[in-house]
Amino acid sequence: MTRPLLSYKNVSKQYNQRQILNNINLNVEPGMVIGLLGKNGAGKTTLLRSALGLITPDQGEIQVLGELSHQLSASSKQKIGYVAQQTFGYEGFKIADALALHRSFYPNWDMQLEAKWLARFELNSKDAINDLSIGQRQTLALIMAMAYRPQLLILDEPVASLDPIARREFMSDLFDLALDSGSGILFSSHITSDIERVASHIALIKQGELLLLDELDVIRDTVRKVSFKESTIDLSAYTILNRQQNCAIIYGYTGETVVGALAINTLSLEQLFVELHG
Ligand SMILES: Nc1ncnc2c1ncn2[C@@H]1O[C@H](COP(=O)(O)OP(=O)(O)OP(=O)(O)O)[C@@H](O)[C@H]1O
Repeated sequence: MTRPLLSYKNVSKQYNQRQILNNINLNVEPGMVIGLLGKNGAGKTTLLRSALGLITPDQGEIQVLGELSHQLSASSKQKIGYVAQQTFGYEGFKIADALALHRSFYPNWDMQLEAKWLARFELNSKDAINDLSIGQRQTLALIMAMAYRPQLLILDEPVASLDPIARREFMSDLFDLALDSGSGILFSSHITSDIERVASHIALIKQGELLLLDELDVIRDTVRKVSFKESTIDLSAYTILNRQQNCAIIYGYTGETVVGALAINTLSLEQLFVELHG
């Protein structure tokens, strides 16, 4: 078995006696693209930042490339790419100077990839960072995180400010990167169509708990909304993700008849998200 690139084991975190992460177990293996989905305040950023050692969990352990997340060596840091939710620094720099400085930290920097992406996203290296739009800054942050082909890429809502074409292109690059170089990617996004397009796996987080973690195809195939009249319906064969008076969201359905069900419906990722927060 390959060693996970990132591994959360029983990770919990509280802020002001409030549980923000609750016993999270999650592995990112080479080739995985995990889309992290959750409402505002669900704990996504806390989860992602703790992988980089920027937040220390109260309980549990996080291993990154075989090291503890709060004791990462310089060589491991060079193999991790991270794009934060907030815009990055380099104010007062021109794009070319910012890239030159950034590049100096990464011996594996791929100049051709940098040039290709600058051209594709129409960024002029002579332009000042201060004059860039939010989307252009985000594009540059993604180039800075991806041009050294990191083994592990952690992205916190990386494409929220990009236009649909740039989003699509970056998302497909993400996928290619993971497949070509055996990297693993953990990214949060509120854009379910993007997640559906590129993720191999979905991690759904609700109030700090990992409600669902599986391959996207398995989720598509086995998660269903079951409508019923009698609340005595037997759904014990399934994991119940949410249950209300006349319906339930079940996980583990394999096409059989469910006695007492009025309807058994498939759900898009967006519908599932809405149902789980209903
Ligand atoms: N340093 C902190 N001190 C106190 N509370 C915090 C701190 N950081 C985060 N929180 C709280 O933890 C919860 C989770 O925050 P987090 O940023 O992880 O959510 P998120 O899922 O990334 O949300 P969003 O989608 O809005 O970015 C929020 O209620 C937030 O207020």
